[in-house]
Amino acid sequence: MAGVAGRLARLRCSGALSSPLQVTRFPALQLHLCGPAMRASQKDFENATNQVKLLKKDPGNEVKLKLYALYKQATEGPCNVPKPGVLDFINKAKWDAWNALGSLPKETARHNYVDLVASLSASSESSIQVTPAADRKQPGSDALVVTSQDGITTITLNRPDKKNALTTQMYHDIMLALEAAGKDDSAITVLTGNGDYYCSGNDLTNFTDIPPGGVEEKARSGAVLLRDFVDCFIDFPKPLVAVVNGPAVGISVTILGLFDIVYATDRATFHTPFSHLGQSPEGCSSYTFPKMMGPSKATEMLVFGKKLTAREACTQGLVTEVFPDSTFQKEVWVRLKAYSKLPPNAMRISKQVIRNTEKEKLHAINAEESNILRERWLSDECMNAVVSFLSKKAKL
Ligand SMILES: CCCCCCCCCCC/C=C/C(=O)SCCNC(=O)CCNC(=O)[C@H](O)C(C)(C)COP(=O)(O)OP(=O)(O)OC[C@H]1O[C@@H](n2cnc3c(N)ncnc32)[C@H](O)[C@@H]1OP(=O)(O)O
Repeated sequence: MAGVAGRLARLRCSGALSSPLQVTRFPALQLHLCGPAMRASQKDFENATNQVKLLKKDPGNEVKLKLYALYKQATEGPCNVPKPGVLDFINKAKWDAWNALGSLPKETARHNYVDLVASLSASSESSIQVTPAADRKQPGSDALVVTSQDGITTITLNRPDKKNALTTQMYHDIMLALEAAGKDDSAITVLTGNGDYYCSGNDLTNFTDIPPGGVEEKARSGAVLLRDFVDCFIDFPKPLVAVVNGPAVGISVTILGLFDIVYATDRATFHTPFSHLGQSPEGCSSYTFPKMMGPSKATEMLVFGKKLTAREACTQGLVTEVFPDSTFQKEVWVRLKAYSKLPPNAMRISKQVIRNTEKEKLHAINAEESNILRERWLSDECMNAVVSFLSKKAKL
């Protein structure tokens, strides 16, 4: 356990991975950046750390390292933490950048940080997304877009540059979006992805944001989040449709067993590499997959990580219908618009008649899978896989 905690601690590098180094988009924040000639106040500095999160364009690793070093110097002073090992590439690069600032005074570092952020903001001014609060469908981030039209509420995963990997915030936002969609006046609800991927599953950087309670606390809260997330799909009251616009990985595949319809482009693949990641099945797939495809086909996917083509997934019952990529969007939306005109109450009640008998069982399976995963996340097998991915040594 100490080894696992140590490796995670190194990954975090004193909170570095959850520090303003991560360039993610957030709803607009007020900014008061100081000009280059003025000294930066603490308030300017705080605003600048928020501004970094608003940059739409990734400023590149070199600038991110500079920002990191200045941030650490401004908040903690000169680098006096142990140098990470040579194989710990990411943290070593950060340590080097911080250490290179020597004894630069905190105030100067703060000032330089604010200046650097101001120059980055000026060069990407148009990239800041200002979303009026009243128009926001759910709080937290623009990594999820919710629209309602023609009787269809569509929840779109919108992190195409990260293959729509699910951050912790996105799990929460999807739950909120589903809760709202379950109550709105749309007839059906769709989950889809923006870009070339449907979703690459859990964002593996979720493992790096360790709370003061340590990795055990992280695993515990992760298991609660997972259980709550999957429960929302089990309980969703209306017809739920997945429009799988590209490859799907991990949890985005397993929860498909809880959807009512799954339409896929012929470019989509379905991959659940849990053993490779030292993990185990979730999303009720330990029950839904063997039920729909038989235990041995389910084992090939869930235990051996066999990646299915869209057509194979259709043969196995995971996908309802496959469409040529060139006509996918057009054909699917024409179909869904027609379905959305059917009487909504009849559709909702029919769905419930089909699904309700299994609900209690699914909740119990979800709770059990989440518990088992909590243990898995603390294993060396899982940690090694996550570290390998984050240090760019491994990909699926
Ligand atoms: C204790 C912690 C609990 C946390 C919260 C728990 C909540 C519930 C969790 C439920 C359990 C879920 C399990 C799963 O979903 S397992 C599946 C996890 N997914 C993966 O392992 C996929 C990893 N990604 C890849 O292997 C490749 O990126 C991929 C094959 C998907 C695409 O390869 P390609 O070469 O086409 O593209 P890139 O690799 O260059 O990707 C572009 C950028 O996107 C980043 N990326 C992609 N996927 C992920 C991901 N899943 N997590 C984090 N980042 C991801 C990739 O790093 C690239 O980023 P950069 O451009 O910055 O390099």
